[in-house]
Amino acid sequence: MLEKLHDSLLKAPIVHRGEYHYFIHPISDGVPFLEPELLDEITEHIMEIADTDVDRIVAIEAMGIPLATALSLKTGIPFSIIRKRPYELDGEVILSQKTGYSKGELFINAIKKGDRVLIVDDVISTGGTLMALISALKEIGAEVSDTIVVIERGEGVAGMRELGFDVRTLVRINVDENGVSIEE
Ligand SMILES: O=P(O)(O)OC[C@H]1O[C@H](OP(=O)(O)OP(=O)(O)O)[C@H](O)[C@@H]1O
Ligand code: HPA
Repeated sequence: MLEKLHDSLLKAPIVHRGEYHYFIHPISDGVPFLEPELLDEITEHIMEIADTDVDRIVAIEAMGIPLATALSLKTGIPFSIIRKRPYELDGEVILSQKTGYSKGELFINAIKKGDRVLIVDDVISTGGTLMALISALKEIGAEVSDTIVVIERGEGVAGMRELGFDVRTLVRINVDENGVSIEE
C-alpha cells in the first residue's frame, strides 16, 4: 500500500535549513517533478479514508494545492487555498504560521460559519501551521470534519492530539543527515 509514496520518500535528498534537516520530495516541494501516478496513488488513498461529505476542501499554499486540485477533480468538491498574501477582502482572517524553519502569515478568505471543511496538506512537522489554521477555522465557526496530511515527521501530530486536535497522516518518517526512513 502506498508503494510509490514510500519508494519516493526513501530517495528524497536532505538539505540543511539551519538546524532543520529538510527533505525534498515531489509532494512537499514539487521538486524534481511530481508524477501523476504518485499524486493519484495518494489522492485515491485519501478518498478512501477521508470524510468527503463536506462543502469545501481547504489546503495551504503552496504544496497543498496539487492535492486539493486532484481531490477536487475526483470528488467535485470546490477548494479554497489558504494564501500567504493578503487580499484585504471583507472578513479576511490573518493568522501567524511558524514551522521548524520559517515564520510568516496566512490569510483565510471565503470560509464562513457553518461550512464543513476537509483540510489537506503535504507535510506536518511541528504542527504549528495546522494548529493555527484549525484554531482560526473554529473561531470563524467552520466545522473541520477531517484533517489529512500526507507525510508526518517530528512530534507535531502527537502534540496536537494531546490538545484535542485530530490529524490523520498517510506515512510517518524519520529524517536525519543520512536521509529519510519510514516508521512502520
Ligand atoms: O508542521 P509545521 O512545522 O508547521 O510544518 C508544516 C508546513 O510546512 C510546509 O509549508 P511551507 O510553509 O514550507 O510551505 P510550502 O508548501 O510553500 O513549501 C508544509 O506544507 C506545511 O504547511
Ligand atoms: O522537511 C520538510 N520537507 C518538505 N516540507 C516540509 N514541511 C515541513 N518540513 C518539511
